[in-house]
Amino acid sequence: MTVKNICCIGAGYVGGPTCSVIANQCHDIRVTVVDINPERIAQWNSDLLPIYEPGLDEIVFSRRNKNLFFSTDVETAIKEADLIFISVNTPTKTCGEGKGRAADMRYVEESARTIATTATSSKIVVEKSTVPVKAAESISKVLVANQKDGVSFEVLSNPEFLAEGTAVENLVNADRVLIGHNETPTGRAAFRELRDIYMRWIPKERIIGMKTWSSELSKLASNAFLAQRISSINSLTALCEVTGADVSEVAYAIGHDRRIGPNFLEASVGFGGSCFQKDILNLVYMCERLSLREVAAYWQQVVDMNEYQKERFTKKIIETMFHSVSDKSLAIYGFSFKKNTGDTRESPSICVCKRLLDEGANLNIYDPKVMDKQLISDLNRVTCNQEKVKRLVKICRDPYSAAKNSHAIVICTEWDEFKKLKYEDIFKSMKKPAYIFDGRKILDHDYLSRIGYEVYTIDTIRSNRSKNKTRESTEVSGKYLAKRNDEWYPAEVIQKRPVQDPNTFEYYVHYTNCDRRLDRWLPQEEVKFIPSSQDPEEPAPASTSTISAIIPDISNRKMTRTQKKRLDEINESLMDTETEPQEISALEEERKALTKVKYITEIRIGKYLIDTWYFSPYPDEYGKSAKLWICEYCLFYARYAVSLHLHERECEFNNPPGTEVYRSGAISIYEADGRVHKLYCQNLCLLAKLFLDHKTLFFDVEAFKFYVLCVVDMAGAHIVGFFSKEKDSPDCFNVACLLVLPPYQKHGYGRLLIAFSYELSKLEGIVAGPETPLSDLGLLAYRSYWSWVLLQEIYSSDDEVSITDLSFRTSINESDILDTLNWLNLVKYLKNNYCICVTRETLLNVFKKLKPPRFFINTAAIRWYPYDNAM
Ligand SMILES: NC(=O)c1ccc[n+]([C@@H]2O[C@H](COP(=O)([O-])OP(=O)(O)OC[C@H]3O[C@@H](n4cnc5c(N)ncnc54)[C@H](O)[C@@H]3O)[C@@H](O)[C@H]2O)c1
Ligand SMILES: O=c1ccn([C@@H]2O[C@H](COP(=O)(O)OP(=O)(O)O[C@H]3O[C@H](CO)[C@@H](O)[C@H](O)[C@H]3O)[C@@H](O)[C@H]2O)c(=O)[nH]1
Repeated sequence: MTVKNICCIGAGYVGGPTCSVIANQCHDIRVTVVDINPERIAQWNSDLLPIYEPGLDEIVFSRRNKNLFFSTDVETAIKEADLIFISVNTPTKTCGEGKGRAADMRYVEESARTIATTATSSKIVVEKSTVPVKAAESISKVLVANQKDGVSFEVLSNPEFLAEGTAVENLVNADRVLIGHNETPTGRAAFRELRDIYMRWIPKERIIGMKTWSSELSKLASNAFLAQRISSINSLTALCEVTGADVSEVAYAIGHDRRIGPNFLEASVGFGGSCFQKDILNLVYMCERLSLREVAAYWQQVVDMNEYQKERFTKKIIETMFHSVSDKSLAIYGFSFKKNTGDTRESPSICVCKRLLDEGANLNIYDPKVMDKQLISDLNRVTCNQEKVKRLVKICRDPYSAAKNSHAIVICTEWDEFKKLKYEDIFKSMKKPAYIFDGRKILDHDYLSRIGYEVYTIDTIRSNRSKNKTRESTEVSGKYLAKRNDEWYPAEVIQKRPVQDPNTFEYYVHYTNCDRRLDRWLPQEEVKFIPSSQDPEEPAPASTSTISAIIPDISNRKMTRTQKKRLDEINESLMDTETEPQEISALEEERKALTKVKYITEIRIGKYLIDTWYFSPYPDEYGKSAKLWICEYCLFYARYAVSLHLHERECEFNNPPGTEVYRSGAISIYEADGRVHKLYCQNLCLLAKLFLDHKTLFFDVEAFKFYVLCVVDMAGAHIVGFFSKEKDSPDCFNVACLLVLPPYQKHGYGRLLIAFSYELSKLEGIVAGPETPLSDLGLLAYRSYWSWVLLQEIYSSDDEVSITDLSFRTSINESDILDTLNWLNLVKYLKNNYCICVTRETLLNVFKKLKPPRFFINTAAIRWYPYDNAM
């Protein structure tokens, strides 16, 4: 048989260009490209082709409707063909077995089925899609099982190696063409048929015949090797940044070793495209299925490094712009995954934009080839928030309008036109300081620095200030003013550290007389040294009032050290105070010195990115990390997103460990035992400390139980807050420490936890209360709970009710009851006795003023039994 008629199933980035080139090289062969997507076929038949590839338009326009056809009539094309390419998509599976890693073979299988049921004559079926090893065997099975009498099929593997943006050149001038075939006479004959087609323009020695499985694996391996080079060089950018080496010089040097070669060594924000990640994950999955764990882990690292690189770049943008891009405008240059294509699949730009949008940045995006519709749908998909995308994203028609009035330019794609822009003009139109983050290292950074830009590349930082200006000296001792909310406040500088280059520092400041939760790292320009002759209190009268609007001024209040220590153990409110106790012991001073600097400034837990309030003694390098990634279920912590992603794959929890002791609707409470679930409870204490100033329990958790409140959805039980409780409390304390995580504060969860603690006391048959003394705000939370419960009890009693009765019914201890009723002005001291003196009308009036709880404990849903100490 001589092939005269070719059908290609799939008119995508591979099917379209490949068949156009075949038609252009073989005018005597009729080539029909079919697709189930009529819109795509209509585009192939129009003046505006569905994909942009240099040189492709000319070929398509010259051969279309001569020997090149695009059609939706799949069945006719199959019937007429001698040889059929399967060029359909093989994306990563999104559900079921192998989800997130294995290739989804449903389109290939569907194509094979259609071929088998439609074909009325024998065909050569060529697997062009990238597939797992031994896919040809599965295709053969489907074909044989469904074939008609007298019809036979021979399956070949002919993977495609074109890269987008250079597809035509790669196809016309291919380095090699692989043809995998069966070692049978019919297999060899089919191989020769396909080879003869390629031989029309590819030299014979570049057409390589091999076993089918080798051909299939070679495709996956090629992509894995290419991606591995990029991840390898990208891994060095982080090292260059710290050491001052230049990654381009390193790449140049190693590329000159002929054994290594110069290609695919361009450091970048990360690789993208529809193939690399998908094919490596496919390889990893195959290895895992074959129990080759070490091999799987080796290749997985290539993908993980890529994730790390994208995250590192974005984080650097945020950190450099004073740790906040919220409400700032950033011009994003490039949205496609590489230059010369409009394809956005797995584009690193998508990740960068998503992360910046999460932080509330306004994005002005410009890409010369990406369609608006595509860009918006990509961002809608990753953010799952169309309203946010609509509000924060603007698509620009040129790079100049994108940069106008923006704070920064972020280069995500290496389009040549970005190298030729008038950066002096752009600089004038931007807000100052004007930043450029070059994620592709394509610009002249010295030139940009001379213009005045603050330039950050993937491996270095160049600050124009370090070159052009004399640095103001900022000493670590002495008096300072530090910025907050655009105003200057008296402050103490506690520590400084270099950022990006060894000459640029940021400063950890404590605002005088303010809560330490406000302590933070500031860039140099936001910290001013005050000569000793000048009183730092003087220039900031306005600022003091601003601060007191946020933090109540309680500087006159006196507290004992023990009071102070307990103060934050009950934490339900956003506010807290820092009043210096009269006498602070040496030990306390030492502890303070050790915990003065809050290194961890934010945590990512579940869907929340939370600013932390206080130092927490996370061990080793974790404690010094600016950000921690925390598993919301087991509270495992990591310094990098990739580490958490890896962990999440393995983590067996989707709720806290321990027993679910309460479940009502979406509210759930788990009991974790400090002895049995020691690591979890320790992690919980470390997490809590980030929001509590004086918490001291971290590691000796055995004597406590922890009640973790969660909100449950399809994904799992998400931690909201917790309280700890001594297993055996001689003082009848039913809460030792209570915390509601900041995103959930002010929603009534604190009161719910308090209510639950009393329900437990009722089951224990004791009257109890929280460890005392309480903080002002802890007291407020408790008072609001106590008032509500007590008034309800009094109001619903027909007869006289005594404080002892109330205590018995509510498990609230008598002194807390007395204190609350006193506070409500409902108690009188008559004849050596306290009496509740109130009419029903007064009671009703007081009741009306109280805020009702948002949640109630459904006692029928409690599954808890008192702890037996003997056990
Ligand atoms: N994009 C590249 O640069 C590239 C390079 C080499 C190899 N590959 C591999 O080639 C394959 C195709 O990739 P692509 O980028 O062209 O994908 P694509 O998504 O651009 O195109 C695939 C096309 O197949 C069509 N299709 C799916 N099922 C069909 C069916 N049953 N009948 C008819 N049409 C059907 C889809 O509608 C789509 O238009 C993948 O396996 C990919 O890994 C891609
Ligand atoms: O030194 C480099 C080279 C590439 N990239 C990035 O890597 C990604 C992939 O680039 P490239 O390989 O050029 O594009 P693809 O079109 O994805 O092509 C790859 O994937 C195809 C699909 O399997 C294969 O056919 C090709 O041979 C293989 O190069 C892009 O984001 C590039 O910007 C770098 O960051 N640094």
